[in-house]
Amino acid sequence: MRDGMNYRILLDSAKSCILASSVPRRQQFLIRCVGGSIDHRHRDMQALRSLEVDSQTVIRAITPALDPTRHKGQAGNIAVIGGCREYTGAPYFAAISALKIGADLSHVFCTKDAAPVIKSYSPELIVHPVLEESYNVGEEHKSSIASKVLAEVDKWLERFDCLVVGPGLGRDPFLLDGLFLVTNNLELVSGYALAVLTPNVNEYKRLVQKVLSSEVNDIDAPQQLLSLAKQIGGVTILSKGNSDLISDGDTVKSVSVYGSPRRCGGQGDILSGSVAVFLSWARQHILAADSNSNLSCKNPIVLGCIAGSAILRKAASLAFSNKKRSTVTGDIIECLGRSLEDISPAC
Ligand SMILES: NC(=O)C1=CN([C@@H]2O[C@H](COP(=O)(O)OP(=O)(O)OC[C@H]3O[C@@H](n4cnc5c(N)ncnc54)[C@H](OP(=O)(O)O)[C@@H]3O)[C@@H](O)[C@H]2O)[C@@H](O)CC1
Ligand SMILES: Nc1ncnc2c1ncn2[C@@H]1O[C@H](COP(=O)(O)OP(=O)(O)OP(=O)(O)O)[C@@H](O)[C@H]1O
Ligand SMILES: [Mg+2]
Repeated sequence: MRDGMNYRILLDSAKSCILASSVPRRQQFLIRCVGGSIDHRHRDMQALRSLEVDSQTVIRAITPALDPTRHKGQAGNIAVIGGCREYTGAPYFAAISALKIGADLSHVFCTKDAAPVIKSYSPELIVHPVLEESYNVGEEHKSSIASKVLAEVDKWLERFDCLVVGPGLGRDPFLLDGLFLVTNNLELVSGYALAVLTPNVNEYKRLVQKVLSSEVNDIDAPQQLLSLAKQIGGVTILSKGNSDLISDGDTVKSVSVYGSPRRCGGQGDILSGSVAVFLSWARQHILAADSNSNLSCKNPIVLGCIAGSAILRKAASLAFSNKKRSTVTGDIIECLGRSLEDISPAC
């Protein structure tokens, strides 16, 4: 809330500053012609700058050293639940990104039809063909199959540091996309402080309409995000866009590290896999530092979101500088290693 208040004050001061300064008459005329939208955009950028976080410091603090005494699994065991007949790329992007950032093991729980495809993309991933789609299941078998699937996933759950639910689940009512499901059943995450929602612009709009019964407010975006996170009950929300905005209901942070102008599908999936790893690392860092961490933010969930967002954006920028218009998601994944190495060298 405090950050939100600061934001408002800055916003108001920025506005009066512009209006009081000696802007040439022609410029003032143009600003009036576009209904003040230039003014609003400026205010928005001013506000975001004040919330911008030093993501490099966060990444350096939470990335663990490559210590020869550690064993497999200690740098992260991540699972992605996603992937159906239509979407096999999304879970692959999320799971492989987790490995490329530095996790030791990365699992995918997907439908039986998607599994051979995902396995064929990479032998690095551990793929479990356990989910079922409606077209494969008769109405009378749905409940017994649902219990079987849940038991199958459940026996693995305690081994994982972080679960990524949703990439490529689609909208089959028997499977249901993570965010689509959560938006319509908020009690699933309400009050669960370890949950992170990573909505894109469409998914965010649906969440705002459902939870706040209003439209997305671009002018007061940080304040609205803060209210949304608070209202859902302390989950962290990473709202993706030109700047990524992160709130746990107490504070709002912005990551605007330069990314890429290419909007190829799959970048949100890279983000989710990356955030999963950094969350696990941030939790280890905060536990080990025992409140002696020199980071001003002590919420590992928020720290993980900051790091994941910044690394993805930097990788996207590196890939774009090389491939320009032909940049695709695989190119960005190939740059994840260098993106992290430039900030926190392995040795
Ligand atoms: N290579 C891959 O495998 C990738 C797979 N991906 C996977 O794709 C899924 C959708 O993700 P996305 O990001 O396209 O969804 P989003 O921006 O909300 O909607 C955009 C527009 O599409 C429409 N729409 C969406 N789903 C629909 C459906 N099942 N059936 C019909 N309409 C649907 C939607 O319509 P509306 O919301 O208005 O109903 C809007 O107009 C998700 O599971 C993601 O993980 C991506 O991660 C990219 C890489
Ligand atoms: N307008 C933008 N300018 C710069 N970067 C952006 C912009 N929009 C999104 N991004 C970056 O791309 C990342 C993914 O956001 P995007 O909105 O593409 O997610 P998504 O639709 O869920 O992706 P996916 O196709 O994987 O489902 C964000 O974290 C952000 O860093
Ligand atoms: Mg997405």
